[in-house]
Order: sequence, then structure tokens, then C-alpha cells
Amino acid sequence: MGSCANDGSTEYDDPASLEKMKEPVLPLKLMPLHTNGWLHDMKLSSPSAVFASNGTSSGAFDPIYRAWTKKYPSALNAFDHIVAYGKGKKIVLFLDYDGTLSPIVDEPDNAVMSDQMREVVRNAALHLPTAIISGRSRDKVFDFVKLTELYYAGSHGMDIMGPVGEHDSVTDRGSSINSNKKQGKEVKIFQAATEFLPMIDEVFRLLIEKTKAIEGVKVENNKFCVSVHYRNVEEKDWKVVAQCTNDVLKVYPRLRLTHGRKVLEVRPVIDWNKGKAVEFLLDSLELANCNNVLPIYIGDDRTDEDAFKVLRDDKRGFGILVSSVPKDSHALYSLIDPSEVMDFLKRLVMWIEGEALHKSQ
Ligand SMILES: O=P(O)(O)OC[C@H]1O[C@H](O[C@H]2O[C@H](CO)[C@@H](O)[C@H](O)[C@H]2O)[C@H](O)[C@@H](O)[C@@H]1O
Repeated sequence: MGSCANDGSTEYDDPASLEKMKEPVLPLKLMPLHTNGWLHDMKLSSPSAVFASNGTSSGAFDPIYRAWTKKYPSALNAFDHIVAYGKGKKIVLFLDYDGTLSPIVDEPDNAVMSDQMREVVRNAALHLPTAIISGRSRDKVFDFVKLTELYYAGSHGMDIMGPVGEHDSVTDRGSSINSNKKQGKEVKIFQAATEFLPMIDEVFRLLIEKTKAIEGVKVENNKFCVSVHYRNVEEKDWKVVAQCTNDVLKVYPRLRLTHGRKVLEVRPVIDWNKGKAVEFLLDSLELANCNNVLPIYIGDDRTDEDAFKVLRDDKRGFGILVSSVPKDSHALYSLIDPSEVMDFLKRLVMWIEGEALHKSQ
């Protein structure tokens, strides 16, 4: 297997097997491969939250954060304004998982969702179409959420289990595998990058091998993408993580890199992301061309920005960024942390129930 080369060169045991992967089939959209650039992004994407003495995030009391909320008002404070906009409309809910429904923890396998949050999400899904869109594999995120009432998009939207719609007008790629009974309802499985599965598996194994000497690193297979976690790596070694990942990635021009919260995400170069998944799901729900639909997307990560942007550009719905630190975003509103997400969802359901009661009288 290959080893990390500080001079940027790479050695592989079986170059022939990799050779066939080198041919770019799609236009390249690689981020700059200069690892110092990566390092800069790694630091930027890992800002430290401000914490109060009791351990809770103190964003609301921090003057810089409060100034930031002038641009991204709290969705709780702006709740009446949000629902006024949703009055008479069908609200569709899109939720990210890590950092939105579950707090960020050191060990990705321990990112469990509280029973209370699960109940709130379940209740939301009983009142309005609800989908989880995660960077994790679809199976893994389902194992955490365990709710059959929802739709799921894993691997940053590249693997969707959605409703059976009439048409797939938003996509000319990928495969709708079937329409079958899964988790008790009629669903369609859409996968945008099936041909990349062998490559992703190979890269997953290579990344494990190449990074095995770095203490704290964790490589996670998310089916259509691979996550290289550096949350538990000492900051002085982040450069080595970037170098090792770069060494692997540069022989795979059909893969690209994006940054998440203390994680490097390796994924296909295809034009597909969480924003496309939102469009696909709205289309499948046959709500894509309706004026009386209000999609709301709640997420905390850089990869959620694609979804925020779609909603913002279409002027149809809006994003809510979950963050305890000021960040630039395409979202319109903000929430500090998953506990505020829970409060927002509870209020939304109460409002929907109130509206239904009002209508029935
Ligand atoms: O789209 P998401 O549902 O937010 O998934 C994005 C990544 O989330 C997970 O990593 C993040 O959460 C971990 C658990 O709290 C944390 O340890 C890690 O540092 C974060 O980056 C998940 O493990 C990744 O595979 C997802 O891509």
C-alpha cells in the first residue's frame, strides 16, 4: 500500500489497478490541492464555540454573536414572522443530522440522538413531509434516527429514499433503482453515483492504510463518500492528514474534496449535493412547482450551504443555520444548537396544530 510522501509524491503497490481510475470522465471540479490551502480551510471549518461557565454555548450572551444575529436572526425570535410566511402553505421540512439533531461529539459512532429529539422529529413528520439529509450513509443515519415516518438522503444527498413521484424532472443522471415497500411505505431509491461505489471502496481502504500512523485519525465509509476525521488529531498533525488525503486524491481526478466540521469529505465530482437532493425530494413530492409550498432546511455544516442556496436563489423557502459561532451563510435565520432546533420544531408543530384547529372551526 502507499505511504504518505512529504514531497507530494505517491507510491502505490499496484499502480496498474489505479491507472484505470485516472481517466477523468466528467469535468474536473477539484478544489485547489495545495495542502496549505486545505490546512487554512481545516482551521476555518473548525471554529471553537464560546461556552458559558456551566458548559452551555454562550452565543446568546456574546456581543459578537449577538451582532451576527442582526444578519441571521434567531428563528425562535423570528418565529411569528416565519409562520406568517408559511400561512396557507404546505411546509416541507429538511433536517441535517450531525450538529443539528445530535450534538457534535468526539467519536462519530457515538453521535446518538436523544429520545426527546426523536419524539419531536417524529411528531413533526406526522404533521408535515420531513426528510433527513446527511453526509453519513443512508443506512447509518437511519440507524441513529430510527424513524420510519421520514424520508432519508445519505452520502450528502447521493443516496435518497424518497416518495414515489410521477417524474424525475430535476435529474438527468443517476438511477432510480425501484419503487418498493421499505419501512412500511411506498418509496423510491435514487442513487446519483452508483458507478463510483468500487472507487469509493478502494479510496476508503487506501485512506485507512495511509493515515494509520496518525494518532486520532478516523476514516469513515459513507457509501458514496469517505470522511477523514481529524477532530481527535493534534493540531500539529493536521497537515499530515491533509497531505495523506491529498496523496490519495490526486490519483483520482474523478473525486473531489469538501470540508466539514473537523472532517475532510472525499466525494465524486458529479454535480450533485444536498441542494440537488432538496430539489429532487420536492419534485418527488410533486411540490416543486407549487407557489403554496414553504421548504425549510435546518443544518449546521458547510455542505448544508448548497441546500440553503437553492432555497434562497429560488426565493421559495429558507435555510436556518445551526451555529454557536458567527459564520457567513446562505441561510436566512439561525439557531444556536440542537436544543434550539428542538424548541423550534416543537413550536412549529404547535402552530400547525393550531392552524388545523382554526380551519376546522
Ligand atoms: O450532514 P451531516 O449529517 O451533518 O453529516 C456530516 C458528517 O457528520 C459526522 O461528522 C461530524 O459529527 C461527528 C459526531 O458528532 C463529529 O465527531 C465530527 O467531527 C463531525 O465532522 C459524520 O461522522 C460524517 O461522516 C458526516 O459526513
